[in-house]
Amino acid sequence: MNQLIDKPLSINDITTMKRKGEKISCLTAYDASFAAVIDKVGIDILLVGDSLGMVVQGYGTTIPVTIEQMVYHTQCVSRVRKRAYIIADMPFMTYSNLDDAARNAAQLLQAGGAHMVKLEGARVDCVRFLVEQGIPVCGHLGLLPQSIHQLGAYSVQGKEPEAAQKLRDDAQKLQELGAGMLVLECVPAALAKQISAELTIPVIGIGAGIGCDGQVLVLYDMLNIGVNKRPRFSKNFMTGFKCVEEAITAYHLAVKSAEFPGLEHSF
Ligand SMILES: Nc1nc(=O)c2c([nH]1)NC[C@@H]1CN(c3ccc(C(=O)N[C@@H](CCC(=O)O)C(=O)O)cc3)CN21
Ligand SMILES: CC(C)C(=O)C(=O)O
Ligand SMILES: [Mg+2]
Repeated sequence: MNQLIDKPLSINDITTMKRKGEKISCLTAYDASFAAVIDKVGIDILLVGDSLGMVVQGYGTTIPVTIEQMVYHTQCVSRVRKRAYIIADMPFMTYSNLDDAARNAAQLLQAGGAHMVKLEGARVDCVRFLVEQGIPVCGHLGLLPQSIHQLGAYSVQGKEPEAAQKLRDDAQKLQELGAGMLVLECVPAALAKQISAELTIPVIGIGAGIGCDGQVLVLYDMLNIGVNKRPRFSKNFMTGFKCVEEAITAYHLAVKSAEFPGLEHSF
């Protein structure tokens, strides 16, 4: 692992990890200092998540986050990254039509330095269009935080058989349209495992159990410094460690060895 640490990872490297059964590690990052530590430890993917609206800006949802802010934070991260693959979230209402989606995704790649953009929901036309333009896209299904005021609560999704089937169909559709990766958030572990097995693209889970190809957590949750209560599926990795780098290393190793997430972090 260590001798490769400075070689930049491509989407092919990440997909190869899935094919070979090597778990993929991912953490959110919003600034240069944390990004440098995460990158140094060997985490595979840096996600510049719109969760920054909650953990950095102090809002109760991700909805207020703007594209300018996402570009700024993505720049902070991409300037120092040496190895990890960088995914940046498209914020709320920045992909509600095809022109906006293309322009805003281009901002994240060109000005921000991201390698891939992530957008929430089965946005079929949007994903197809972005992929046609040569923009790498990560899907995001299950709990969609940008739809919190429709959902009513940050709760587990896909529990009913119909909802589970729709998630499987949507995941398949996103892969067919050319999405290069998929995030599954807060879905039953058995369903996430099934979807991960059905797809060839890497599936990264958060609150989605051990059966996914990789795991992502919000950095501040695993460092136990969130302003909001840590979600049940997350884990305090500072326990037993004196510094951030050790805690992030512990997370990285726990993901790679499939020790995390345990049943107590799954639905
Ligand atoms: N700090 C932070 N961590 C996250 O994981 C996260 C964010 N922010 N912001 C964007 C979304 C929102 N997410 C969340 C936020 C809260 C819960 C949560 O509190 N869940 C409760 C159960 C709630 C219910 O069932 O009604 C839990 O106890 O885990 C889950 C996912 C995941 N993402
Ligand atoms: C929780 C992850 C998947 C995310 O979208 C974010 O950090 O914004
Ligand atoms: Mg997000």
